[in-house]
Order: sequence, then C-alpha cells, then structure tokens
Amino acid sequence: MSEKYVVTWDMFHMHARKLSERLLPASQWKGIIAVSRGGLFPAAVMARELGLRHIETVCIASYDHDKQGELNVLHRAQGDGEGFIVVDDLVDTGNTARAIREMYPKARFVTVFAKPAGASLVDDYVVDIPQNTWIEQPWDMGICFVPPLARK
Ligand SMILES: O=P(O)(O)OC[C@H]1O[C@H](OP(=O)(O)OP(=O)(O)O)[C@H](O)[C@@H]1O
Ligand SMILES: O=c1[nH]c(=O)c2nc[nH]c2[nH]1
Ligand SMILES: [Mg+2]
Repeated sequence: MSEKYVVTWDMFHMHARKLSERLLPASQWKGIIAVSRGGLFPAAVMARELGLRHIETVCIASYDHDKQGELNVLHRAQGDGEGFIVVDDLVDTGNTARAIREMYPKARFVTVFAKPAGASLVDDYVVDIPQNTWIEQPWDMGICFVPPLARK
C-alpha cells in the first residue's frame, strides 16, 4: 500500500459513536456480534452507547500484519444474525465481509472504515478510505519519542 491513514483513539471513538447513532432505536437489537479482533473495539463503544449487553464474537483471521492469507474461522456465534448488529473495524478487499454475510445473512453488518472494493458489502460505515491506503488503527500503534529536527 502506498499511503497511510493514521487513526487516533479520539477519532476512532468519535466514528464509533456516529455509527451507534445510526443504529437507533436500540430496542430493535438483541445484541452485537463483534468480528474479532478488530471489531471488538467498535463493539465495546456501540454496546455502551446502545445499552446492549449481549455481545457475541466471530473469531476470524486473514492478515499476518499487512499480508492477506486464507480466512480462518476459529469460533462463530450461532444463528443467522437475526436481530444482531455485526461489526468489524474495517472492510478492505471484502473477503472477510463476504464470509460474514454468508454466516449471518439476517444481521445488520457495519464497519467504521470502508475501502471501495468492500464498501458495497456492508450496510453502513462511517469513513471512506482509498484502496491504496493502509489504515493504522490506534491499537496497533504507540506513543514514541521523536528526536528534535536540530539534534546532531
Ligand atoms: O476486507 P478484508 O480484506 O478481508 O480485510 C478486513 C479484515 O482484515 C482485518 O482483520 P484481520 O484478518 O487482520 O484480523 P484482526 O481483526 O484479528 O486484526 C480487519 O479487522 C477486517 O476484519
Ligand atoms: O490495520 C489494518 N489496516 C488496513 O488497512 C487493513 N486492511 C485489511 N486489514 C487491515 N488492517
Ligand atoms: Mg479483523
């Protein structure tokens, strides 16, 4: 990927709150299925905002840092997703989203970020990101010392 889009915790929180607002009224939902691990972060914010306490996971992995491999489903919440919000942090190529859609055809599937190749696979998302851009999520970063420009 040629570009980077750095996400701070503050911005992530703000976007996840915006996504929650669009899912009102909360009474229509039985709970949330988080696509672990990335989806755990927005799921926590959404659960708080919508007053939902039934949280399930579907544990699916495909990337070794930025290299995509085969989809590996380690655990899945039961059912067809009826009455549930399925949330992931982002949709990129759409491979994960396609698998999720098949598993939970009746759920409302949302993400915080979406790149063009996968955007049409989700019911809603907050931020458009170009396809050539890697999203650096706040949980993958840390605060570090930056030497002053004039240091020898
Ligand atoms: O649209 P795609 O190209 O499938 O990519 C999107 C998926 O990739 C990342 O998860 P990853 O598989 O890296 O696992 P993680 O959530 O545990 O970090 C991200 O959290 C999405 O789930
Ligand atoms: O942190 C991440 N940033 C991305 O842009 C991405 N695409 C797939 N998986 C991803 N993980
Ligand atoms: Mg993920």
